[in-house]
Amino acid sequence: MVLSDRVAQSPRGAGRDRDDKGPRNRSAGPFGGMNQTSVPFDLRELRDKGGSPGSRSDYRDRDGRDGRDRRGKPDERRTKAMKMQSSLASISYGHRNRTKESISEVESFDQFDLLPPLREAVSGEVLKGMVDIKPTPIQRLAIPILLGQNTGRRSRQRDTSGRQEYMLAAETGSGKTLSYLLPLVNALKKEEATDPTIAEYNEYFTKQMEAMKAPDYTGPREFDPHPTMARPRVIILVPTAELVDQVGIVTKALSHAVKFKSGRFSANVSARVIRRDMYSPGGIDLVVSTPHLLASMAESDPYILSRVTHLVIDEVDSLFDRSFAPVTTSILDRALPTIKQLVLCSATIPKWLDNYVARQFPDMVRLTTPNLHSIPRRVQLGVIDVTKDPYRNNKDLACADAIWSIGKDAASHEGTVPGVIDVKRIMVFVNEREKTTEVAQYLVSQGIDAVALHRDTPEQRQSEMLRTFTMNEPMRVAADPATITDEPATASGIKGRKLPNTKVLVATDLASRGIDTLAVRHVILYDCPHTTIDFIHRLGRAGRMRRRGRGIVLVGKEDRRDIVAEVRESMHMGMALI
Ligand SMILES: Nc1ncnc2c1ncn2[C@@H]1O[C@H](COP(=O)(O)OP(=O)(O)OP(=O)(O)O)[C@@H](O)[C@H]1O
Repeated sequence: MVLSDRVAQSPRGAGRDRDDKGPRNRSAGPFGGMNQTSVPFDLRELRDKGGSPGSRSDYRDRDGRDGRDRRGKPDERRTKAMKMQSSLASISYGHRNRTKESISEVESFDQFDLLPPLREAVSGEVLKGMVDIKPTPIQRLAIPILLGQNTGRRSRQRDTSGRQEYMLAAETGSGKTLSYLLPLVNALKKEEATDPTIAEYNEYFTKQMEAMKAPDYTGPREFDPHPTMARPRVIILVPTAELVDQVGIVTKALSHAVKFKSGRFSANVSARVIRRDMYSPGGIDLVVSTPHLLASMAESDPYILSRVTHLVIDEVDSLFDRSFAPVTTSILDRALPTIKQLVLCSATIPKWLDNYVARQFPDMVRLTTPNLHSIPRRVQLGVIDVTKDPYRNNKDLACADAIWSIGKDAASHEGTVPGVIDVKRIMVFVNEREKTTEVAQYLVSQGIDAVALHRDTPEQRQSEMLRTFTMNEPMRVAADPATITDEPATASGIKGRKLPNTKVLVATDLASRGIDTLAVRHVILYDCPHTTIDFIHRLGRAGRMRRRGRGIVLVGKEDRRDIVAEVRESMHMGMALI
């Protein structure tokens, strides 16, 4: 699990501008030109710009440090331990700066070349209740390119197949789903308007309707099946049933605005409903599915993948990893002959994936945002050393204590209604499945409302548990803040005392991928994540979409303190975890 350091660049140097024939290390930025002896840009110009986008001053920390040592050289020590772990693809800060400059300054979704009802659906159905909606950097970068809008950027195509291939990579909670979904639905509707088989069917349908209205009509009362029956044109693959639901809900909202038929296929959906949707005589346009379910359907009906024009592989590093790869690639191989646009998407691009893509799809265009592989600065990381007093290696106690202080702090900021307090939703991540139940039970013994979620939890139940953490609305309980006292948690438990204003989910990585936990402000890393990739996804459950968040990592005697320190430092400076 090594994150790729060249994710923004296509292989063979293709990602570099064609006219940029200079050496690779020419780029500016703390990691861009390790063997440079002079500052690679005009500092006066930067000062005059007042640290405008694209300047390295954007990467300064709150104390004004910018990742360089006292002599102005890149401070390699800062990320030494993470580099040894060497899992994420790195991007030079020069490239990040250039991307920053190239992202269009689009202020509203109206400025995209989308079908008008689709634009309206964004503020109407999809981002309901939000004011002042602006596209995020990945949306500003990817939507015009995926739409084929003239952006001034090259969009490479394979000469032989005419297929467009894109890799979208942006930080967690940055709106990647809409950045591929809007262009996809737009293309679906546009192609539908020019598809001769669909035009022919529409003509037949109108005629048949008219004929059936005649009083002396004696012919069949059923329609021939639509040409898209069991032949979807758009497929979105995601790793879990929960993500199928999540993306499916957005898709459904869009389908109300611009009419199309969609289906969600996962273990959460009954076989009867899946069959009904796939084989509906009215056809199906777009499918959101886990790879296993779709592959098993394609086993029994190989033609299911015969008309796919657009394929998205979301959380691509999961879907191409060892456990998913055989089944994902079986779908990809079958669909590839007809695919016009292939989109791979993730918040983390490990090195192995970067290399795999470079080999398999050498023409793939990489669309990466300047902050890729960094954790938003709005998320702060606190560290609790559990080897010290009062915990003395008792992580359970440290975890309960951290939750109690969050609860107490929230109670001290009472809401506007007397006797009613906001519920804080907290996620606790552990590395092993068995640990989820163990930790949850302990927390319950400490008066905390905690539940465990792991792979063996039935999928339906997983969705129910996650709902509390994904719903955007505030949650309140009737409670007297005075009952939440300052008394610290103890190893022996707190008899009769309850922390009414917190809800805790103890989970493994199962809940760390893509789940849109908008309600979560606090993430506790009970176990130190094994890789920086896990740090990004787990901490990425808080601080989504410009919200503030707080991570707390419990560091025990076995944990890599150097990595934790570097992650913290990188977060503080707003830099990538590479
Ligand atoms: N332009 C926008 N303005 C405000 N909110 C937005 C915007 N675009 C998307 N959102 C909301 O932001 C949240 C996060 O979006 P999304 O789930 O697509 O993030 P993501 O980048 O895929 O995250 P992850 O990498 O964790 O999967 C969603 O609730 C979505 O509705």
